[in-house]
Amino acid sequence: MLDDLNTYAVQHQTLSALVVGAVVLMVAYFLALPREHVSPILANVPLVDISEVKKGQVELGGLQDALSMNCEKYRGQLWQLKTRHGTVVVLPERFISELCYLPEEFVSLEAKNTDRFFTRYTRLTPTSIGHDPAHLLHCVKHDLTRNIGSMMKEIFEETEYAFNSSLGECNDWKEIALGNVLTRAVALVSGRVFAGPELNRNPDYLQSIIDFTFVAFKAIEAISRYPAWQRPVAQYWVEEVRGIKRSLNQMEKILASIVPERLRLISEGKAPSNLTTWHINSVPAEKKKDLTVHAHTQLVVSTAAIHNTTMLTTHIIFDLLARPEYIGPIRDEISEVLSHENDNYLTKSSMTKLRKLDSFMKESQRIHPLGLLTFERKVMKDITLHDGTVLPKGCCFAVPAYFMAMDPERWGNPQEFDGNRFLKLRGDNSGGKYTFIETGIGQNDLIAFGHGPHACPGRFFLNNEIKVILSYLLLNYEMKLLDGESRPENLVSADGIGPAYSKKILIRRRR
Ligand code: HEM
Repeated sequence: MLDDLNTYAVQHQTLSALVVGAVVLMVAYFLALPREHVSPILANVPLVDISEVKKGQVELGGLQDALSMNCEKYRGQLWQLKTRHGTVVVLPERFISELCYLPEEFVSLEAKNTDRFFTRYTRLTPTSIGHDPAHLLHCVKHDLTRNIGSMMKEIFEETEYAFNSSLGECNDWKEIALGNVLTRAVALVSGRVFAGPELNRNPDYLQSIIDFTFVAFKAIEAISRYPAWQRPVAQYWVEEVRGIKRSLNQMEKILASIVPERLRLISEGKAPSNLTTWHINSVPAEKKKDLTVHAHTQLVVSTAAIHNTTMLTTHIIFDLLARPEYIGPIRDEISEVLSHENDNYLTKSSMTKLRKLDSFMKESQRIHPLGLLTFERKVMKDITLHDGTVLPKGCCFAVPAYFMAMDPERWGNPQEFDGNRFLKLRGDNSGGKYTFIETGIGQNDLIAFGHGPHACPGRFFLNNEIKVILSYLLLNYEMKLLDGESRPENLVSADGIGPAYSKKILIRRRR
């Protein structure tokens, strides 16, 4: 009997110790959890909550409708939009000019990206791997932009290779999934500029930058579906987040032989001009051999370049095929400009002469912007705006770019697709006003590339890249929508308006 009691007491004590231990561990886990940022909700500012809208509904236009309806309802005022990704204060454009030049300690794009892209888990910003974003920015803003002119031949050669190798002879009409063909072409062209000819056609490198582009966006979506307290552990089983880590490791392996060789060439003054060289030159001495930071930069810049450029080019081609009356005049313009070149490719200075193409591209972007919101920032210190409105520390704000681009008060006939709209606005003006790369907040301006010092620095490059790709396709191929089909419906998601990426079109070599 005593033995039984003793056994029971020992078992009871063991069980109690286990329960107490488990509770202590759980409390310790919750205390140790990294605190995720939650945007404050502003008092007395209307709040529209679409965070509970089911995924399918949002993708069918819930976000787009919520923005259009409420921007109209609260015209000229602030209002707040709560989505699954957090709460954002939607600002009328009259506040942009006073906000866009505020220093990073007041408003930050990097901090917004950190929260919005869950970079603690996805590693999609340089800061998330302890790397200063200034180096990547310097490479894109200065080195890439400065070198576009000298890289036009390479951009053309790679475009030619990309389409010849993926389309083959193509003498008869052939069905292609436009988005897939363009992704590979854009990856090859960007890769040529970012990594050079010794790497960009290497199947491992090419696959790695393409895979990363897709997995990065899926990882943000996948991790956002877990409650904040589960994310620190969920990151280890969410396949897309694991995919990001795999791609980073693979890119490190690919660069393992390239970086030491590049350091040698740099020391001998013989290094080729591309992102690998620029980034090595830009980082401090202790990071020059750091494969992780170089691999990360290659992948992050490639993602910005491949995803957005492919989506935008797909939109433009769908618009051209839906309005074939524009194709002839644009094709004639390209032939005319090319006829004044010494070689068979367009140079940077010729690009400015493609005014019809430029106008068509901008109109396509006006009607199908990739982002419904732009100029997104996180407030780092309380800010008082000119009319006394206070944006408290921690809140995020954005400007409704799509609403502005479709606002009858700004455009008169916003629903009408007019490929020559910006051509007419430009008139004989030879300046940059109303060109594809221009950003602005006045009447007939677009802010699809953001605005101010953080406006997309990649747009100078992509402007040339897209024009080379479109010129090549228009001069060498005929394209049309499948019989009886009209422009494929867009896919609206939390990130913006994407084209029906895998829709097929018909293509054949021009006779
Ligand atoms: C269709 C293509 C693209 C679109 C629509 C686009 C759009 C944008 C937008 C809206 C921003 C934020 C600007 C702001 O909030 O003021 C941005 C920033 C940025 N983009 Fe792009 N982008 C595109 C392609 C590219 C490419 C090809 C590159 C690189 C080669 C690139 C690199 C960047 C970088 C580095 C930033 C951050 C700038 C900063 O922090 O100051 N983008 N882009």
